[in-house]
Amino acid sequence: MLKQMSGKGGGKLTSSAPNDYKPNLHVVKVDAPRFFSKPPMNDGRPDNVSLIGMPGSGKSTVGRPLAARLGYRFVDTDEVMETGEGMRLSEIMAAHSPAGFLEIEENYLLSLSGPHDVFSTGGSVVYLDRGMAHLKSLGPVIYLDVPLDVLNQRLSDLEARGVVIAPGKSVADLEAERRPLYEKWADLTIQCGDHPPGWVAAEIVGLLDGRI
Ligand SMILES: Nc1ncnc2c1ncn2[C@@H]1O[C@H](COP(=O)(O)OP(=O)(O)OP(=O)(O)O)[C@@H](O)[C@H]1O
Ligand SMILES: O=C(O)C1=C[C@@H](O)[C@@H](O)[C@H](O)C1
Ligand SMILES: [Mg+2]
Repeated sequence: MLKQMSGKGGGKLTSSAPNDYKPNLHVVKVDAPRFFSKPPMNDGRPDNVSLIGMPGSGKSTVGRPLAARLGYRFVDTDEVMETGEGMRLSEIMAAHSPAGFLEIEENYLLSLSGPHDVFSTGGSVVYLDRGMAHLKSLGPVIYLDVPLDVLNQRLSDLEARGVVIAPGKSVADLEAERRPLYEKWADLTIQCGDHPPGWVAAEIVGLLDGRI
């Protein structure tokens, strides 16, 4: 963890080491973005953050600015699955039953480890008990709670998007079915309203700071 150093001395670095001082050099591998890392959250879990919520709630969109603000790596679990399977999500869904898709999704969730990652998950992860228990063991799970009318504006074509939903069901049906699951797994909930992604990211950073 880095602390902002301040003090007298005009910003100059001074050393009391003698001229023949030979520092004991060793290689320290540091990921560049971690220079801006927040301190650990001190609840015993590793430093990762997972975003859960309805499709269209902004997990992928908010995950990027959130990762940038925390100095963490951005990991979209849908992309992890697409890369691993060598197929687009829609192709994976077309090739498997919903249960088969969820089994694949769970295996990818279980492969995540961090540390210092923001995981933007798929909307369907809350059906996966083992996968969710694993995510929770990796750090706080944050539910992006977005009102139904906003979701409806963002989700014009559920089929094209690829969503695990029974035939004939609406976004409202899906939201009613999943809300208790998102609430069950969440450590923190953000009431996103229709706020822009940067606002949501800032809100999350603020709430995480409060847990230190
Ligand atoms: N806070 C926001 N303000 C305005 N538009 C947003 C916001 N968050 C997301 N959007 C828009 O809504 C759409 C869906 O967002 P996004 O893909 O991030 O959702 P998601 O939660 O990752 O969905 P999925 O579960 O399908 O992966 C995108 O077009 C995105 O630009
Ligand atoms: O909410 C859902 O059912 C899904 C959302 C996407 O992120 C993908 O994970 C997948 O297409 C399923
Ligand atoms: Mg997404």
